[in-house]
Amino acid sequence: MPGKKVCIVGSGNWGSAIAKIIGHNVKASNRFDPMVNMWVYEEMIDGKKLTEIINTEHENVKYLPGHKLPKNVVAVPDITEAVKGAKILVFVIPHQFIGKLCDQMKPHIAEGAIGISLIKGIDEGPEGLTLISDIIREKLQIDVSVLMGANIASEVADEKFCETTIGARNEANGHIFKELMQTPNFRIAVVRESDTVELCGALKNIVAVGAGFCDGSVSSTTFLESCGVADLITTCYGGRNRKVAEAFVRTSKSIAELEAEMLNGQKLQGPQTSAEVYKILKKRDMVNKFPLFAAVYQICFEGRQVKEFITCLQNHPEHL
Ligand SMILES: NC(=O)c1ccc[n+]([C@@H]2O[C@H](COP(=O)([O-])OP(=O)(O)OC[C@H]3O[C@@H](n4cnc5c(N)ncnc54)[C@H](O)[C@@H]3O)[C@@H](O)[C@H]2O)c1
Ligand SMILES: O=P(O)(O)OC[C@H](O)CO
Repeated sequence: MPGKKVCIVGSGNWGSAIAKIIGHNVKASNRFDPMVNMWVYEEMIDGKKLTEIINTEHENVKYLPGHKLPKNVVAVPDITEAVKGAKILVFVIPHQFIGKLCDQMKPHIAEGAIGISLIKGIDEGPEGLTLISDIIREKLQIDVSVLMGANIASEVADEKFCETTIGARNEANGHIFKELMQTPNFRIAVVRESDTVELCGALKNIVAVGAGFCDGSVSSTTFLESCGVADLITTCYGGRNRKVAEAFVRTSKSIAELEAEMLNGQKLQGPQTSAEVYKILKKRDMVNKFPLFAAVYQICFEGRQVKEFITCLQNHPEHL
């Protein structure tokens, strides 16, 4: 039986780091087709198409400079072309672009395809919060797992040791993704609580913004996986969300200006996730119960002073 074709949907900082791993791993297993498609949002770099640069120099010079990608990773600018025949879809784009992209992919999804989302973010749905994996499930009608962890793309590309968590409703699929992405220095645990894993990945981005400025039916053990507390600490010390938030305090520039200036096209997920969560909290009259999330949003978008940040903790409902 031929191996399953893999398509990586996205090619930013994390997308390129994971492409480096996937490109190597598919060659070592007959479960997968040895050629991998990587969908690239096309852009011009010094008069040359980014896809052409990747396919000739085997390096994503804009989003992961200094790292060679395996030659079997082929950059494809057309999403319909990229997903053709792919049985394994790895979603790794900033969350704000997922809906539109799924709509473009929908008519071209191979029968029996499965997906995994590496995207940290949430969306606002008619009934409150919508997970990014739910958007993919609903639009494409495929099984979707998630992968979230304490993983800074450049460190993973440098082959520094770190762990990560796959949340898979279908455990067998979770193990296929583990085979696709695990390496000696990128260790993967598979758990069933996919939604908890994904929420950890999304909400830590808001806390990371806060760090720059200065419950229920789920099993709490999931928070002890890489996607939980470990990712929170990692992102608060070393991530882009905290770096930009720190610069926000030191300059009088807006988050949008700083993102454009400091990240060379990379996208922050924390401020936007704080706005999405704030809208949901407001609709449900729950803003007071989440003072940290609310304060991050208000500082990012409503002109609230950073020096008032600590007030949000002083006024935490548990202390009143
Ligand atoms: N970078 C990390 O260290 C890291 C680690 C773990 C998880 N993540 C998560 O991975 C996801 C993707 O992040 P990333 O770091 O790979 O991306 P990135 O922020 O480095 O890059 C932005 C990407 O978005 C693309 N893009 C720009 N405009 C677009 C459009 N209109 N439509 C579609 N794509 C467009 C760009 O071409 C680029 O590939 C995010 O949810 C992020 O939170 C990132
Ligand atoms: O650089 P950040 O803040 O987007 O965080 C990157 C990763 O999510 C950390 O695990």
